Amino acid sequence: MSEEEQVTIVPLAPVKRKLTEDEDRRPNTRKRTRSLFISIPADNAVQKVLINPSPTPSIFADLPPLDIEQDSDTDSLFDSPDSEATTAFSNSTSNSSTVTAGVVTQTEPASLKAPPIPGLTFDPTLLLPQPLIDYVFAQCISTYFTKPLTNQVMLFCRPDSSTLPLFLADLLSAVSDLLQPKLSRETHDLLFASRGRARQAIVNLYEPGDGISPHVDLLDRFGDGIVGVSMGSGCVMEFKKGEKRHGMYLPPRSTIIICGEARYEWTHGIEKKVEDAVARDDGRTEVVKRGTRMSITFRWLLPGADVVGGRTGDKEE
Ligand SMILES: O=C(O)CCC(=O)C(=O)O
Ligand SMILES: [Fe+2]
Repeated sequence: MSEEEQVTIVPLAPVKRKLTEDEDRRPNTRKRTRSLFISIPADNAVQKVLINPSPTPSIFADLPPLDIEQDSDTDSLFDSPDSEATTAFSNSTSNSSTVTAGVVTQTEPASLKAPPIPGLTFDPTLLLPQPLIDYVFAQCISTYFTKPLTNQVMLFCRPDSSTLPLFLADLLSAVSDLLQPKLSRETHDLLFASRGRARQAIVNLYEPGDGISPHVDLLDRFGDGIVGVSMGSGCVMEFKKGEKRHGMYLPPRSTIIICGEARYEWTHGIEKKVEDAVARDDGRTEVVKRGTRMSITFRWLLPGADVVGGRTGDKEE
């Protein structure tokens, strides 16, 4: 966003999806974040920045890892270590690792390579330029993360009529160029050609110990073709489908593409840890400490899902 563009801050009643009884009972489903919802109007001249007044569940809710069919319209919860879920999560026997006094006990170190999941594209050697990442990171911090508790921002564009702030559009275009040689024409088109669709971008800020519950991105809000960029620090992202699990280390400046089976049949999530065990090429395991990580996820809004904030940016009922 250029300096001339005006940013208006208005309070928003968050879009809520009522948790089902089952979700409500699960220990790790409480969100303790503040989110900004940014609805970009058609002329893109004024951006409405909408702030959740209190830490409430956002439009996202988590998904039981092995229960995709039953609860397929849900997405993620962003988990901070200060949530009441932390203890339950750390003590859970279903997780592959636990953090004890800063030491990682992990059954299997994460891979530096893409796991064999159809629709998942990841190449840790293809990195975005550091100056671009530094610029985007700084712009996000100064534009969106000015309040201490805010750690998630969602931007919603209109189909064909509004665009992302320039620094995010530049980032997306750099990702498009970087991945072009790696992707089939069809996949590249799915990810980057607008074809009348509207963009949504979500910016998540993680401190060491933060994570995001295993989830499938909302099926009734987002289409196929998800682009993720990691900045600042790396972390392990875990993909799960039934008994199958793959952890992969996402270094800073890397990108991940989630399409097709990877998008619809596997959950992805990030454990709440302060460090990750990663299998190096030489067969040794390296423990990598987490720092502050920012991720930017670009998705396509499904037709009719571009409604957050109202067309004129008015306060949502
Ligand atoms: O932080 C990430 O890389 C993942 C974010 C994510 O999965 C989401 O926002 O749906
Ligand atoms: Fe996600």
